[in-house]
Amino acid sequence: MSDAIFPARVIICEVAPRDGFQSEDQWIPTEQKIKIIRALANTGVQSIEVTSFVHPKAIPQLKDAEEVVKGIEDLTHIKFRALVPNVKGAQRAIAAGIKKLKLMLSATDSHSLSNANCLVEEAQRGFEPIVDLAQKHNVEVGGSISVAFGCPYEGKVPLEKIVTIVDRYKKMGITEVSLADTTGMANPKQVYQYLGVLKKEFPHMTFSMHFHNTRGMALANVVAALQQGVIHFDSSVAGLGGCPYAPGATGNIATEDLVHSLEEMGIETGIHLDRIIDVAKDVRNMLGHDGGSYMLQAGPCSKLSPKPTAQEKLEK
Ligand SMILES: CC(C)(COP(=O)([O-])OP(=O)([O-])OC[C@H]1O[C@@H](n2cnc3c(N)ncnc32)[C@H](O)[C@@H]1OP(=O)([O-])[O-])[C@@H](O)C(=O)NCCC(=O)NCCSC(=O)C[C@@](C)(O)CC(=O)[O-]
Repeated sequence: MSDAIFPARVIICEVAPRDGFQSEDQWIPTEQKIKIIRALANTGVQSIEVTSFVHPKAIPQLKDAEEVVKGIEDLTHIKFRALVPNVKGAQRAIAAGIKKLKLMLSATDSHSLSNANCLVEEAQRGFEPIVDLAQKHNVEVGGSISVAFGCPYEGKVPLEKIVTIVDRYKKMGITEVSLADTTGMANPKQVYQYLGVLKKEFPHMTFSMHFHNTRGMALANVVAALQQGVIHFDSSVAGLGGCPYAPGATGNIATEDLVHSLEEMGIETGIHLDRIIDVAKDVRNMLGHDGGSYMLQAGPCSKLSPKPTAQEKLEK
């Protein structure tokens, strides 16, 4: 395979503090969340999805969104993003100092009703005032589409549906859309085909990919997206993640696995592998589990340093 089909570098957004923590039943103290975000900010990652401004009853774990953002406001070298479902969420996020909002939307009514208590069309109507509000405050807005490839309630999601949603985003002036495989139903051929059409229909739209590794296909899907020239990916340290409103949802592709794979392919991420593995270990120690991480299990495949000989030990 020629190198020409792969980009030279990619941009990763770390999503564990939002997507990962949101499914944890055990309360994670605010200062622990801040500590992990600060450690992530020291790995070379450029962008972190730090929390969401949703209803605290819907996601009790993230009810401290404002305090978390306050605890990291000095980290100006990182772009912090937050997920918002509606105007109220956007107002809270902007008041807290967030400079990039990610709109929460599903491709199907079934998932939308479960996740956001409204139909897709209703959710979209609510985005226009958010875009206006964000413009007034000089805040960026990106779109997202959950269950973009497959829905646990409705099965395979037709490409036409995604084209229609992206078009609506475009008409709102949005230039970046995250395509999410919420429950790991996408396959590489489908990802390649969907992106081929989307990139042709919307040549000025930036697509970012948010793959869950529920069925072990996340990395293969990343490769398919790379082959379509996509350079924006979400991932989650220690492989945490999952949507509490999508049955069967499990963790995102682990950031350390993604960084390792890309760097092995000679694709730059800017993230220090050793540092992100250390954060993954800290997260696992803090929670008592990880969400599935090959790096935590097997470590990098680069050569290990040989054990020192008896003579070398004596000389030390
Ligand atoms: C969307 C709602 C709010 C609708 O919930 P609702 O009950 O229909 O809201 P409402 O508009 O009828 O308002 C009811 C009350 O909630 C309040 N309220 C309303 N909005 C907010 C807000 N933002 N923050 C705080 N409070 C809020 C509002 O002020 C009101 O308060 P009251 O007047 O009764 O005192 C709710 O269903 C919700 O919060 N859902 C979020 C669910 C969620 O976070 N899911 C996980 C994230 S999505 C995901 O993980 C997928 C993703 C992004 O990772 C990509 C992928 O993999 O697919």
